[in-house]
Amino acid sequence: EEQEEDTLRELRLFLRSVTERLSRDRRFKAFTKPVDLEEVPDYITVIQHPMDLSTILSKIDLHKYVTAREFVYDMDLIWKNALEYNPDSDPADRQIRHRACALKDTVHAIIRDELDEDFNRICERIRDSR
Ligand SMILES: CC(=O)c1csc(NC(=O)C2C[NH2+]C2)n1
Repeated sequence: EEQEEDTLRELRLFLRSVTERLSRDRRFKAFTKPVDLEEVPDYITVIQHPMDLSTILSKIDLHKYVTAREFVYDMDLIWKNALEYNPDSDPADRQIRHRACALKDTVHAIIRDELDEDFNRICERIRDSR
């Protein structure tokens, strides 16, 4: 009902604020847009489920997320994919792995610090009812 739509609207506002904050952070530039599969043809053979911050922003606007848990699942795809695609000891791989770990820690800290537990439980109950 209307109260549910009000709740989901507030969730989208929160998720946009998190995603836009991350997109402005220079450390996360490599994660802002999809990997260009024409420039990096082997990427899709290594990474089955590509994800990036612009895609998450689009999914928010398409009302794809009813809970923060679903949003965090996609955020976790971004840094997990980067760790998997960049396993080597060379400096370039190490730099992007460091940034992937920073993205993981930043997302989880923001959710812990800024997502109200009761609000989250209301979203989870809406999810379960659908
Ligand atoms: C988004 C992502 O994971 C990504 C973008 S470029 C890249 N890796 C490289 O450019 C090379 C360093 N070793 C391969 N990984």
